[in-house]
Amino acid sequence: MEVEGFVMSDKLKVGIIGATGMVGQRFIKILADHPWFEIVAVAASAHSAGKTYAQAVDGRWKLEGTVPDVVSDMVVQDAAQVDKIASQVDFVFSAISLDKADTRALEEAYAKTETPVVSNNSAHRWTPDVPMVIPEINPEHTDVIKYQRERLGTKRGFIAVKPNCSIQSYTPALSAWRQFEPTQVIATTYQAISGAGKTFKDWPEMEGNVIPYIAGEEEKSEREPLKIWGHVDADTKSIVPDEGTVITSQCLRVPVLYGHTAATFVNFAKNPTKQELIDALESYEGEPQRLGLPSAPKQFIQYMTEDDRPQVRLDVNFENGMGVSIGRLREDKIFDWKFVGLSHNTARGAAGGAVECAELLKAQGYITSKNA
Ligand SMILES: NC(=O)C1=CN([C@@H]2O[C@H](COP(=O)(O)OP(=O)(O)OC[C@H]3O[C@@H](n4cnc5c(N)ncnc54)[C@H](OP(=O)(O)O)[C@@H]3O)[C@@H](O)[C@H]2O)C=CC1
Ligand SMILES: N[C@@H](CC(=O)OP(=O)(O)O)C(=O)O
Repeated sequence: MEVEGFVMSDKLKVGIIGATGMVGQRFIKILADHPWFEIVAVAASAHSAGKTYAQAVDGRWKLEGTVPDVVSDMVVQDAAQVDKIASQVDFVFSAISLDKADTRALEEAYAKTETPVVSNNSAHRWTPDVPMVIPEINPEHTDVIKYQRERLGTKRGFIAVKPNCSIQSYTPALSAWRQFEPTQVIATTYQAISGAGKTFKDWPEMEGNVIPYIAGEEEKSEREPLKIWGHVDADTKSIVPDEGTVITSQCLRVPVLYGHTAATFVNFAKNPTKQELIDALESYEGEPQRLGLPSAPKQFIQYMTEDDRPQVRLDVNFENGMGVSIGRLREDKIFDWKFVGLSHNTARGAAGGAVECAELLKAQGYITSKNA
């Protein structure tokens, strides 16, 4: 780790691939005024290329406020022009929406130009030497990057990903409770429409509606935490997932704009008291807090004692959308404990989580200026 004596120099130059979509827009909002990173390139499909950013998102800017000045006159580039974009940037964020094989190929093409890629996309989450990082939980997984670089034949290029958004409403609590050895988990998620890149204007059928299916989501919800709790294995040069916890889930789309909620049941091998569980949540902190990363929430997890919290409307923006709210922890008749968790799906769950991941990678010395 290159954190001791860490001195900030000039801002790193960053490109956003998939900049015109909902997650790309969130990246732009977060990075418009970031202390470490400066947006120098925005890229999307050939359809948007050649337009100014403001023209490209005209009529489909989905966030609060207007298009930030820093990008509004920037000309959108074609994401397929990898060498051209790589020559302008120190690293890229990927928020692209392509099929998985094409996404994997495009992200690897960027990495092979010695351009680190921090991705929102799920395509590389199960590539064994790609770290899938929630910086508070598994910052040490970036150790696998040395093996990935060997495979790619790169010196500085690599890919790191952040996990699925819905798992972030229950995985942080279960991570705080690893010492009590969670063995079985049921997680039912209630997911906001922005997770599908939509607003109510785009998707009026969601008003007053619940849809009991989100393609691929239950598989991700059950598997991704296991990789996050896994370890870097030097023999296989990969991350070996944890096998101690079994998760089963159901994922529902609900008429909420931002905020994924999870109703969760858990059995433990050990026998914690309620106070021990609450103390573990409230005292849980990780590298982002210790390093003071710019996007790090001061408090990663808050425990709410009121019976009717956490609520989406009241609590989704806790710690600027980067904190996780837990409540209704109580004993269960069938499982040991049950609780409700809430996280912001496009802040902590998407662009915000990826930006915090890039901050960690910079602090660890994995992302540097190409001119250094
Ligand atoms: N929405 C969310 O909360 C979350 C989304 N994600 C993931 O993040 C990614 C982006 O999601 P989201 O922003 O909602 O998606 P959108 O559909 O809103 O945006 C997709 C982006 O990809 C670009 N794109 C599409 N096709 C191509 C192509 N052939 N070549 C280059 N660029 C292309 C689009 O450019 P153009 O405008 O020119 O078409 C646009 O910039 C997805 O992988 C999604 O699964 C992950 C977590 C949460
Ligand atoms: N599927 C999530 C959003 C998403 O894109 O997830 P992933 O990052 O796993 O592709 C949702 O609809 O709420």
